[in-house]
Amino acid sequence: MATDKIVSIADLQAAASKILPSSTREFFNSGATDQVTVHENSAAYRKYRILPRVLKDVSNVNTTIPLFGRDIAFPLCVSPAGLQGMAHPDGELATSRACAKYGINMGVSSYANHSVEQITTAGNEVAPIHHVMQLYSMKDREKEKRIIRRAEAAGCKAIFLTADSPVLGVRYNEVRKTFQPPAGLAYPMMEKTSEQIQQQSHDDGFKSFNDDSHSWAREIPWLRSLTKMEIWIKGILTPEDVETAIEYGCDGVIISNHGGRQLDETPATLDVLPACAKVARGRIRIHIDGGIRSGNDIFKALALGAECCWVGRPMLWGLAVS
Ligand SMILES: Cc1cc2nc3c(=O)[nH]c(=O)nc-3n(C[C@H](O)[C@H](O)[C@H](O)COP(=O)(O)O)c2cc1C
Ligand SMILES: CCCCC(=O)C(=O)O
Repeated sequence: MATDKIVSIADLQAAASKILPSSTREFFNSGATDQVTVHENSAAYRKYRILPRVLKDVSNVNTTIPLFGRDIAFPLCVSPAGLQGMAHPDGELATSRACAKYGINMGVSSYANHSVEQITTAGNEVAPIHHVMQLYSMKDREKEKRIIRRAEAAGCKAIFLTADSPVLGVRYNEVRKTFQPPAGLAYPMMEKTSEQIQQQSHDDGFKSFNDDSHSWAREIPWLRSLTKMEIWIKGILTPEDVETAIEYGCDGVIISNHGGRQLDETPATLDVLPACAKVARGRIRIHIDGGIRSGNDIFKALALGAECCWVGRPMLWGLAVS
């Protein structure tokens, strides 16, 4: 019997969910605690309807936008997500190639299973592509410096400092089954071999890396002193924090709640976007992620003030079925 074609992100999620082992599926798909935010991120898009004007010439539309000094094909990029080796052996290398093929940019997670050098090379072998390096504030500042230097040397255009993760979110599925990355996967940017990763729990590993005493005053001037890459803050949900990012001279913000994986019951990113965009307008770049699953969703985010959208899970589902 012929299988149906995958035509939507919902189809892709269903196809990936059939293939992936349950622990991987839950790690990818779940959010924190009661998963209120993970659901509301997508549901927020359903509250808006699109009112079209008709008899417009649409024979030649231009969806490009400038980002990091070059046009991307359309206003969508791929969010940094760790452990892509769980979806496909090529992991982040395949993601980089796909982004390059379609003319969009990619975030590289600190918890990538391939190095930033390998990831940037893989994409650029297909077509010119820009990457950004996602960073957490780390206890080991020397290691953090090495990640920054390697990312800059590999051609990354920006640091995305993830600000919503001083500790790992409480994900019941990960706690219930004591989630552990599968053997054989390393974190080359964190300088951890597969064997070292297996020696502690996922949660303990995160605790041992991430600095929960992080602060604006400590991180931003320090990063500025180390790199010429742009500095963006990922994980902002309030106009007040957009204002603070502007005060600290950051280049951009990603309105994000980490796909509902960190603090549950934070609002859907689309719901806080208009107030954040009002503060940002013209003073700092403003992008969004969380629950974006269609061209209509991208249109709505742009209409409500975002310059560009990013997606996490759809890329993981795509990797799983490829
Ligand atoms: C499996 C998984 C791993 C992730 N790892 C990271 C990470 O290492 N660093 C980070 O800043 N965000 C990480 N994220 C969050 C994404 O960057 C992004 O904010 C989120 O996935 C967007 O929501 P969406 O999945 O609904 O598109 C991860 C998300 C998923 C699903
Ligand atoms: C592999 C660690 C990724 C951590 C993270 O940011 C997440 O799971 O959302």
